[in-house]
Order: sequence, then C-alpha cells, then structure tokens
Amino acid sequence: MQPSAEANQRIARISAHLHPSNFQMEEGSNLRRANCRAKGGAPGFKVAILGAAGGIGQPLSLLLKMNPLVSVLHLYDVVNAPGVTADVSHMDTGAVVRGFLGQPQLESALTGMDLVVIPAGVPRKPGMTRDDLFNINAGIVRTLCEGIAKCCPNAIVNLISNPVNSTVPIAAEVFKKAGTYDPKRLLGVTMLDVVRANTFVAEVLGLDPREVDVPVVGGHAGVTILPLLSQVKPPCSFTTEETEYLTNRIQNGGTEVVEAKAGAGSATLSMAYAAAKFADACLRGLRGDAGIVECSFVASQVTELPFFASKVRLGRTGAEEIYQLGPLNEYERFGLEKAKKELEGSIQKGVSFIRK
Ligand SMILES: NC(=O)c1ccc[n+]([C@@H]2O[C@H](COP(=O)([O-])OP(=O)(O)OC[C@H]3O[C@@H](n4cnc5c(N)ncnc54)[C@H](O)[C@@H]3O)[C@@H](O)[C@H]2O)c1
Ligand SMILES: O=C(O)C[C@H](O)C(=O)O
Repeated sequence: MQPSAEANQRIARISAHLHPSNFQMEEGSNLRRANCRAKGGAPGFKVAILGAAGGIGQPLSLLLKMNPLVSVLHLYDVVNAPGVTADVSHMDTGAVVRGFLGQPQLESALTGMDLVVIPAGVPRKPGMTRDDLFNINAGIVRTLCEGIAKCCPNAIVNLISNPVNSTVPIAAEVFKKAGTYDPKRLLGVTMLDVVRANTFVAEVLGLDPREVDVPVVGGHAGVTILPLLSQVKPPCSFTTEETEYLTNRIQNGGTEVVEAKAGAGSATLSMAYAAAKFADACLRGLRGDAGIVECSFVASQVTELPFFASKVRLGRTGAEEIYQLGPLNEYERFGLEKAKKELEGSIQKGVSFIRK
C-alpha cells in the first residue's frame, strides 16, 4: 500500500528536522528548519556552549540538554561539534540542539543567545599552574568574547576557561572596547570550589553534602581560593588541624584531579556538574526567581581589587547584588591578604593583555 500524501509529508518533515548534519547545511535552510522545530520545543532560554566538544563541554552539553529551562542549545567548537550535536540531539528532552563548527560559524552560534557558557581552552597537565595556560587561553577567550559583543551583547556570560582570575578581566576589557560591557552579566565560574568545599566539609562533619553550604571567596587558583569555614551552614566549628586540612584540600582540589589524571587533563565531570548547577542558577535568576545566591568571580567593590569572588544574588539582569564577606576569623583574614596579593597580579595581567 502506498503511504498517503500526508504521511509522506510527515516523514519528510521529521527527517529534515532531525538529521544530525542539520548544522552543516547552508544557512537559510538550516535556520528555517531550526525555527520550524523550535516551534514545537519547550519555552525557555537560549544557551550556547563554546568549547562544547571538550572534556567539560560534552558532559555539560548533556546536562544542559536535560535542563527544562533551556529551549535552544547551541554547541560550538573548533573540532567534533557535529558528533557531539548528533549524539546529544537524540535525547528526548525539550531543548532543540544545533551544532556549529569552527570560526566561520561562531556568529550563528551566538546570535540570539540569553546565556553563553565558555569552557573553551587548554587544560593543565601535572606540574603546571593555571597561569601557565594564559598564553593559549587568553587569545581564545578574547576571540570568543569579541563574538559575544557583536552577536549577543546582552547575554549572561559564564566564563570557565582558566586562568579565571585573568580571563574574566580579559573578557571585561574586550566588552569595554566594544562598548557593550555590563559588569552584572560577566560571571567567572568558581562553583567547583564551592562544590568541592561542600563535599570535603561534609566528609569531616559526617553530613550529607547536600545539607552543607560553604562560601568560597577570592578567586580560582591556589591561595586565591578562600573557603570561609567560619561561615559554614549548618553552623559548626573546626579544630585548627581540620581548618588547615580543609583549606589546603579545597585550594588544591584542582591539582588533586590533575595529578590523578596524570596528563589526561583536569577536572571535567565535577566541573560540568558545577557549571550546569551555576548555569541553572543564572537561568532561574533570568526567569525572575527570588533568592538565587551563588559564589562567582565578578567585578566587585567588596575589596580594593576590581574583581573578586563572593556571594552574588542572581536576577533578571545577572549579578544584581554582590554581598560583603561578613565577619572573618584571624585565619581567614590572613588568607584574604595572601589571596589579594596574588589576585592583583593575575587581574592586571588580564587587563594588560587587551590594553597593551
Ligand atoms: N573554572 C573552573 O573551575 C574550571 C574547572 C575545570 C577546568 N577549567 C578550564 O576549562 C578549560 C577547558 O577544560 P577541558 O578539560 O574541557 O579541556 P579540553 O581540552 O578537554 O576541551 C576544551 C575544548 O575547547 C575547544 N576549543 C579550543 N579552542 C577553541 C576556540 N577557539 N573556540 C571554541 N572552542 C575551542 C577544544 O577544541 C576542546 O574541545 C581549561 O582551560 C580548564 O583549565 C576551569
Ligand atoms: O585545576 C585545574 O587546572 C582545573 C580547574 O581549575 C579545577 O579547579 O579543577
């Protein structure tokens, strides 16, 4: 029996929408198809991941495809974006997935986005500091941020690429140069430090990590990572040995993973989890939910430094309120001075990279 004309049309429509090579099609037909598909998709926000085929990018793509607040998910990378897009697009969740490969497709990837998450760039190997990544990652972040300034200047940016203490100032300078800078919309992702701190503190206290909340302030490298153990919720106290053990473990959590991976990269799975958690908080803020508070490395007046990580309240326009550090004990005050000293140089290095 011949299929009816209506059935034929349906089959043609489905195969056109769902074929993984969708993203490589000529622009007009690609967009037409994507719009058509998006009509049936869930209401929500448009999110792009830059560096989506990487160690963080792939599991992050998976997690954001599962987020009901995401209606459109753009996956951009300079390699392997087609494969990751085809794979993730088969998940039966609401978000419409589109892939973008290489610099010529960056602008299409960014146009119309509400949130851009950036895990693009090289990771550490044993023996390296995050600052050793500066020479490669600074240029990558600059190019991607120039694209954001041009194509989605109002998007919230979640910057993961290391060294975060320098890449966030780089992004700020790029946006200033383009005339699009809004400090509320540029957020350095330090969520992994909080995730680690919650886990390690919960281990010491014998609690479920989901019940623990540890503010981590400062920056995202070594001594700039400053857990405020005197402000842990639920309220508790630590011995001097516990404080030193926890502070060292939280500050060196990244190195612990780099060494365990022995040359195969740095934290990817826990980072994707942390990035997805942070992106979700940003999206809930954008939606207008009240009381969304997370730690992030942002433009700040909490200290004399122009950027600093602390608790921020996320809202419709990004980081709408930046909280003061609160009372610190002597150990934390000493740690804060060390953190500021190192941070100052890292911030200046980022600024000079663009202003040079
Ligand atoms: N903020 C944090 O807490 C945190 C945690 C873990 C890792 N990181 C950092 O995240 C970055 C990525 O780590 P990873 O393990 O995913 O690395 P990876 O090498 O596995 O993946 C990086 C991806 O970026 C892509 N890429 C490179 N140049 C690009 C460009 N110009 N445009 C788009 N994509 C590009 C690569 O093709 C690759 O797919 C590193 O800099 C790492 O140090 C930060
Ligand atoms: O340690 C790294 O280089 C990656 C990341 O910044 C981390 O904290 O795991």
